[in-house]
Amino acid sequence: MITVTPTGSTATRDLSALTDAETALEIKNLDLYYGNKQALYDVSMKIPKNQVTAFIGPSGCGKSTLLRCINRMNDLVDICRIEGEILLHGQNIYDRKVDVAALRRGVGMVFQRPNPFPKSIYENVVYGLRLQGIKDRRVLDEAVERSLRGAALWDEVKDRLNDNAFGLSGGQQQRLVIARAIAIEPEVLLLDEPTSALDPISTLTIEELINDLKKQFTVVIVTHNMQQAARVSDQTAFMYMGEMVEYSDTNTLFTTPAKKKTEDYITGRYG
Ligand SMILES: Nc1ncnc2c1ncn2[C@@H]1O[C@H](COP(=O)(O)OP(=O)(O)OP(=O)(O)O)[C@@H](O)[C@H]1O
Repeated sequence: MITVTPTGSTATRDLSALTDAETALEIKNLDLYYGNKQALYDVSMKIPKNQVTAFIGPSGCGKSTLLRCINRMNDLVDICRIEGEILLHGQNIYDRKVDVAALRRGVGMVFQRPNPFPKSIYENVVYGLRLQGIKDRRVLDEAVERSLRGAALWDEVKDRLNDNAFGLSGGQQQRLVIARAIAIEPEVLLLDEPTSALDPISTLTIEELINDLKKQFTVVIVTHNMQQAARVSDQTAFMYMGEMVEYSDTNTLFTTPAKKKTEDYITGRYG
């Protein structure tokens, strides 16, 4: 049996009753198909602003698929078809009028394996800003310091900003990738198993960082690790075979789950 000690907020809230001002994103009746195979079934949820929301569930349940819907990464998969809506500022991100590049500037993503570019630490951080045409050295320097501080990496790299990013450890590379993502000041940060390739110490550093990031960003994290969800998230969604079985504040989900399937999962009966 897996013991989980949740540290999130203690209040039980009705997440479907969040006001527009409290909501960063609203997913409405989302169905997703890869070819003929349905991978998400009628998913609806409101994701609160400036909080950490975790998606948990067994392998293949659709966590990453759902996360990738939030910045339209699934557009890159030819056989993928989506029905339903995801509202950001009340606008459906799947609307034909939406500029996908602009959407992805507002909804950044960090993947499982650190993927810095083969460039200096400095150039990795300013990559998105340069794409936006920003050239002013002072603006770039400030963004580098702010982002690296925001990603809890500044003190470790401030004296070697021109060194190649590949010289950093895996944990440092992942924080660099987070710095690169936050440099362009997105509203939402999607983290897809951000620590699964890291050692325990780097994992802890990233978990502490996630806690800080929510002051500025709305964070959505996919994790295999229930203890991690309990440690870092304010609310947790449990998914099973493409359905969102239960979504509530993290304490409630881990201590008094409403559904038998959730209870079976968090007590280690399957997964
Ligand atoms: N590009 C794709 N093409 C076809 N099927 C896919 C694709 N990506 C995911 N799937 C299928 O969709 C389902 C959900 O996969 P997804 O990767 O979202 O699950 P997950 O919960 O994130 O799993 P894991 O924890 O193992 O990463 C699985 O059955 C998977 O095989």
